[in-house]
Amino acid sequence: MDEAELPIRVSTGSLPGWEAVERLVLDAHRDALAVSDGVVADYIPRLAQVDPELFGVSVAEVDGAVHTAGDAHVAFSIQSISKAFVYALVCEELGHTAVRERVGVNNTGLAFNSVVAIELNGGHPMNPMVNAGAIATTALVPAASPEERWGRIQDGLSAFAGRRLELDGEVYTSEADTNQRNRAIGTLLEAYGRIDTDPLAAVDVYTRQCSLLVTAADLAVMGATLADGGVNPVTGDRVVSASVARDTLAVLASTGLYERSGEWLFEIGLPGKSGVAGGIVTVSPGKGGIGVFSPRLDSAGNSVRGQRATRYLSRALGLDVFASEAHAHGPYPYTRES
Ligand SMILES: NC(=O)CC[C@H](N)C(=O)O
Repeated sequence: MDEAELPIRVSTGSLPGWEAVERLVLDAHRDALAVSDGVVADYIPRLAQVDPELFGVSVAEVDGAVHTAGDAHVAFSIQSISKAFVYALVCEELGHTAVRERVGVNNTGLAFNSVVAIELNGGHPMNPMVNAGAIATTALVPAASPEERWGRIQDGLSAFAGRRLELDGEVYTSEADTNQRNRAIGTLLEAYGRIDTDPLAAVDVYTRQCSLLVTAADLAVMGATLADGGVNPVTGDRVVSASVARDTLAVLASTGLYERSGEWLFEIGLPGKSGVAGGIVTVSPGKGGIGVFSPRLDSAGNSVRGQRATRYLSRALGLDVFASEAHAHGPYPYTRES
């Protein structure tokens, strides 16, 4: 389907109503199900064993309504999507400026696990959504020990989801046995003075956070929490402040899909974050969150069906932040009645 068949509906400030959203979630799932491009990630051996046909779509509204289609309740590892939420938790603790200086907010234009990006930028991780910046961010979670740091992250991400998130032990072990590259990144950051704690312990906590199990419906609720000024719309709990939710979305807009972030913003017009297990979370500020899961990825590590279903929903639900229409008015200069 090309762009001409998918008109961009202009945002009206609210979602179109429960039944329309319910129908469009089913339509988005049906539309993207036809696509079987992409390949499942295999650099983490356990991820290669997943059923590539799994496909779930969910939308959570800021009023707490959750819509689902397909495999929206099947669990998978959150992977890089965790970076967005750990970043929010760290901003909540340390504040906008400290995290901005330490980790940065600019795109590297390079792959998520790039070592060259660190060298090109004098040891600066550049942003919290690539592995270097995410490991540096995880190391900033205030804690007396790695175990306490992990506990705070597990609790924090669970608060975003509105239920207790558990570790997938097999994914964790599989990644921990093969993550020499992330260990190298952690050590390089230490050499550049960007990590003050034990870098290998920080990489281990980062690997655990990536191995937390979520569903597409969880991602939708986590996204809706960022869309709702930091309050989880299902539990009613405040997880982060409204300004931290806003800062997190601003970072996602430029860096959530790595070197494809420009293409993503151009096609979808919303902040989002992908993970190599096939999940993507997308946020429409003030309206809700979209969670998708399908394991086949493009060459940058982003779910192919997930991107298509999200594009469908962004356009059909009128979520694209860049789309507008001229408002009704007479010729300039306007004349006001009385
Ligand atoms: N893009 C991703 O989801 C990468 C996350 C993965 N845990 C890694 O560090 O390589």
